Amino acid sequence: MTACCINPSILSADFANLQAELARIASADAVHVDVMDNSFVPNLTLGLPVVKRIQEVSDLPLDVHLMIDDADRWAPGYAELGAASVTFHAEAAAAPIRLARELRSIGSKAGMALRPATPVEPYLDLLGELDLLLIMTVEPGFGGQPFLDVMLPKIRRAAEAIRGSGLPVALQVDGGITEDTILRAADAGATVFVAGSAVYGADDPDQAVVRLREAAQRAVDERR
Ligand SMILES: O=C(CO)[C@H](O)[C@H](O)COP(=O)(O)O
Ligand SMILES: [Fe+2]
Repeated sequence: MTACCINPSILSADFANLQAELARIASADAVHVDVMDNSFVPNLTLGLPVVKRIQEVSDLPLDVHLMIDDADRWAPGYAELGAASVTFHAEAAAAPIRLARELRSIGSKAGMALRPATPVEPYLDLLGELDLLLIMTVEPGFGGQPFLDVMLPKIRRAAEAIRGSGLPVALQVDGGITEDTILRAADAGATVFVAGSAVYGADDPDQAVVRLREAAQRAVDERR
């Protein structure tokens, strides 16, 4: 049985009260931290010193999503501070295999993300180097954007390739995940769901996490 994971994105949380915001998502599987550099994406969020403090105060594992250039240089620092997984963009890494190996050798899971227009096929040979493949379901850079349904065939192809490989690679989707769109993403084969506005925009973020997980699990169970 595939267990569905819900990783709320603190991009939609109150940045002035991050510790308190973490306490509002106790049922989450991990906390998704969006690092943006105003170069790879047209937005700027936070970097190593702030993520280090989040790691120190968080009871949840950190799922770091790096939307930054020169991932080869910066990503290992996030593994060193103790992040459970570090996901770099394929488009921003000069040597993705070397980088994934470095992340794993430090003790973090290695994730690789693909922008919506980046095809998955050229990267399927790298599955053995990865613990997580992230298919972006919005253009990276901002929360609150609508889910791109045109990504569903890509999610399906990635899920089939992962199943065929027999490798324990998690298939993550990020962007526009709601109680509605999570059904389609889960049906297509995603197993880890990032949700920012659907969680932190809810009156009770923890209840939103529970409901998203139930919806995803229902879709996975129905697919079988
Ligand atoms: O990586 C991201 C944006 O680039 C965020 O993780 C994502 O957008 C989450 O926010 P929402 O659920 O509101 O779309
Ligand atoms: Fe993200």
